[in-house]
Amino acid sequence: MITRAKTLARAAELRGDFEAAGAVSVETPILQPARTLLDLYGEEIRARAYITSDALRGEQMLRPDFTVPVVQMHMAHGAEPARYTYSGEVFRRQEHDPDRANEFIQVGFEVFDRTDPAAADAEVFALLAEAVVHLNLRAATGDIGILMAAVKGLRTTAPRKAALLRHIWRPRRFRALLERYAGRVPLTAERRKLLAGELPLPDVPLVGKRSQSEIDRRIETLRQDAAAPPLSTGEVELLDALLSVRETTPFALERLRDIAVDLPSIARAVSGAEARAEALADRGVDVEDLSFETSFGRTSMEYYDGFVFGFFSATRPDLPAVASGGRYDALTSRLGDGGEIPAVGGVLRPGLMLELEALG
Ligand SMILES: N[C@@H](Cc1c[nH]c[nH+]1)C(=O)O
Repeated sequence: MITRAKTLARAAELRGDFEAAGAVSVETPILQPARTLLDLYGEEIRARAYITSDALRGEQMLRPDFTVPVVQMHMAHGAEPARYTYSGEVFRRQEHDPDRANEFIQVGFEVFDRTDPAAADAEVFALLAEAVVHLNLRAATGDIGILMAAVKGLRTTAPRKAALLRHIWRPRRFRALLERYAGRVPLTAERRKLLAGELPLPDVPLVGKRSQSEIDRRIETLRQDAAAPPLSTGEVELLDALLSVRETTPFALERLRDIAVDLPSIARAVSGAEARAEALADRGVDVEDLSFETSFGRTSMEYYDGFVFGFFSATRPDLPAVASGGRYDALTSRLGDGGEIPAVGGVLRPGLMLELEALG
């Protein structure tokens, strides 16, 4: 039986390993200010946070992860470079699957270091890989930065790019927007009328949450968008090709380099992925066999903007990632009050590790 005591004991051991790898142990409060921090996680976690109110401090949430409070702490008074480790529970409401834990222990490792991002990515990945090596997990990797660079480089309007960037985290919505911007979805008769100003708004009180001026602004945005020229077929095809890259790392890099010839906006991000592959190989990771998927990580923490990875059980694909993490450079400036520093990290779930070990 996997007791909480055993999980905590394993967590302490793993945290000790991370200390031995150069990290300083830190603690963060369990209650976090929800108003200022919740937005940083994105929709998935927003829907799953336990929130309560406090007359003095405003809305508080049970921490859904450690990365955000650790970044906040580092940006407020951390010396750089820094490596931190922590362990403790995080809380996420579950609405559909009663078998998924709503409270579980994480042990993490975070690196704040501006010298060599590729090396820092490799350091985190290799350290976590080593901790789970006996479990024979399947590793998945990706790079949100490549996708972001591709969207930013599209020849289209700024509002369209902003919408696509926002919806990187909702693959279906992203796809639907792309279809619309490519002019592949015909306007409905109703929308055409609305845009032409032909739909007289019914003379009834507004009952929804939006005010009349918000509605007007929205219609104006839709109108401008409908007037913008469609995305070129070539660009949409390149984006499709990019999104479907899913190979072992050397082949994936080759595909990405090919795509970058026609989509030069991703060239820098692709070079970064190449440097990372070298750094991973230097750390003894079997890069030849390591899977790379451009679309990996699109349903996780919305603060990731570079390398992303996860380790999954092949025999228990129903389980969430046993280890996962990624790079979150922009988060440090959002919480940095003028400062910023490249950062990457990851977590282990000792409870899941014990569960898999018990299966033998
Ligand atoms: N905080 C992330 C994992 C992570 C740590 N550092 C970077 N990513 C999570 O809970 O999923």
